[in-house]
Amino acid sequence: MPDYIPVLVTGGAGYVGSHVCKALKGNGILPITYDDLSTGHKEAVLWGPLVCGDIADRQKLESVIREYAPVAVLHFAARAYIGESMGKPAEYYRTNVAGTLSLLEAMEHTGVKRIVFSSTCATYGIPETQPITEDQIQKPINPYGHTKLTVEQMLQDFESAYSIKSAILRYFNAAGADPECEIGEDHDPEPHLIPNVLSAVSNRSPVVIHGDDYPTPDGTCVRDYVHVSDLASAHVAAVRSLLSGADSFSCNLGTERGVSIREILTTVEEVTGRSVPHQIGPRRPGDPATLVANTARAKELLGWTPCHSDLETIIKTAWSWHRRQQNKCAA
Ligand SMILES: NC(=O)c1ccc[n+]([C@@H]2O[C@H](COP(=O)([O-])OP(=O)(O)OC[C@H]3O[C@@H](n4cnc5c(N)ncnc54)[C@H](O)[C@@H]3O)[C@@H](O)[C@H]2O)c1
Ligand SMILES: O=c1ccn([C@@H]2O[C@H](COP(=O)(O)OP(=O)(O)O[C@H]3O[C@H](CO)[C@H](O)[C@H](O)[C@H]3O)[C@@H](O)[C@H]2O)c(=O)[nH]1
Repeated sequence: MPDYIPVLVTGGAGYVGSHVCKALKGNGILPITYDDLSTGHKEAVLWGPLVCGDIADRQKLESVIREYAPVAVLHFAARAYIGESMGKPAEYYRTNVAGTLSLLEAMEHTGVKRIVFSSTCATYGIPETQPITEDQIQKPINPYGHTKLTVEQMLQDFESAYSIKSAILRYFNAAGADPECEIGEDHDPEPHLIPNVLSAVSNRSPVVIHGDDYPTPDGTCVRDYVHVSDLASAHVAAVRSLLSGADSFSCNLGTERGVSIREILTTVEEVTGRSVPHQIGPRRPGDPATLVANTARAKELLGWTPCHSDLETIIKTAWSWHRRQQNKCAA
């Protein structure tokens, strides 16, 4: 039985967090999931213990840290829907900013000095140039992006005052599912494009495209879709880097390839062999037209290159997971 290094994973029952837990366990690191199960699932916690709790509960966090003695924290727990954040900013500031403050205070009180933080390309707002490099101005255009940028600032201040080192990972659009189909994306309601397109294929009810009058080649929004298992390997590299004494850093995680909503529909039709019922709706407030990553820094600092992120693999793995969930419901 190998000796696993313990880490605390807030939000480990969620979509990205659960895939990262699987990769951590495969690399000799034991994930202790701390999650309130508000959007996550206990069935997705398969690679270490689950403690149910809210990140706002600092005392509970401190007692979990004392019990398991994690050497680092990977912090996924957040509210993460751009559209929802426009109408409910208080919930976003409460969880993403106040909740993270409670976590950082718990780390400071218990002496945990390293954190990997899930940030986002939404912190860049409407970038002046594409692909986006990390040193571009960060000027979010929605409350979700504001809360994530605020945490990035908090992390700098906590490093100056308390020597807590951080790896800030700004992911672009997480997509796809575990290639072994053990876990995948499962939100209710589901805000994300690819699962909604797959539901449209199987339910024969149209997916709504949020606007086709953007300044992009086909008028629909362009995003950089990165496979969730590639995000997972980047997290393993990031935590290892901090544990081996690296300085704090921030980096983009994407593929450098922009894909429009219409291109997603075409690839889904190719992979599933079925048409996608769809209709054009109004723009979704808070959406920039195009977001594509420059990933040179992740390659240089983490030696990271995505290897599951071609669009076909993303859609195939998401489709396998979608069908597995459907079969479970039907059984
Ligand atoms: N999915 C993406 O494309 C994407 C892109 C960029 C950044 N991110 C960031 O990655 C992280 C994970 O995103 P996801 O897509 O897996 O979302 P998710 O909703 O699937 O996972 C979030 C997890 O955090 C838990 N959680 C929420 N509030 C909590 C609280 N107060 N206390 C304890 N646990 C709480 C939820 O139950 C869930 O398990 C988020 O921080 C998100 O902002 C996601
Ligand atoms: O049913 C849908 C769902 C989405 N979209 C559109 O498809 C694009 C992608 O939308 P997603 O909701 O899949 O992803 P986002 O780009 O809005 O958001 C994701 O990436 C963000 C960074 O931009 C955040 O970090 C966020 O957590 C993460 O969900 C957007 O133009 C959106 O308006 C549709 O047209 N129809």
